[in-house]
Amino acid sequence: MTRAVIESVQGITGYTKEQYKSEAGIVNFYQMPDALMAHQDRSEVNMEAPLVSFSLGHSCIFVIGTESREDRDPLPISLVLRSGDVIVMSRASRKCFHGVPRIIPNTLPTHLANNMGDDEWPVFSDFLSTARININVRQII
Ligand SMILES: O=C(O)CCC(=O)C(=O)O
Ligand SMILES: [Fe+2]
Repeated sequence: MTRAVIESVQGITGYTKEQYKSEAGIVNFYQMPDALMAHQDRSEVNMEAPLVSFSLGHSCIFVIGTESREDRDPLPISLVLRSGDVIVMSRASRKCFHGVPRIIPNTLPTHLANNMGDDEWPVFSDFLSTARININVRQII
């Protein structure tokens, strides 16, 4: 999946699917009141490789600025990330401060809210009824 994403944006990132190594993944489970403060992802040795981020469940507000927390020009921009959206942070945006100030209530897609016929689905839909899940994949080295 991540390699397919990398392939589709190769012209923008300059990274081929052969070069990209999905070496680590972070899964963030958000509940409705949760927020993720502004931060840079800089634990990776390789800060040039793109970061691929998948959204599931409720939508959120995603804010991204520049490489400096203090910058006011340009101001940070806000995006709505919906279930199924994928963002790729590469080149300059790879090092930009970003955060998730809000999960947006009542934005769970109906196909995730409805029972899929699986005995265990009520457990998932109960969890998702107030949740957003983000999976972000990184190359470390
Ligand atoms: O939840 C998101 O969309 C962003 C997560 C994030 O920035 C991170 O885990 O570093
Ligand atoms: Fe991040």
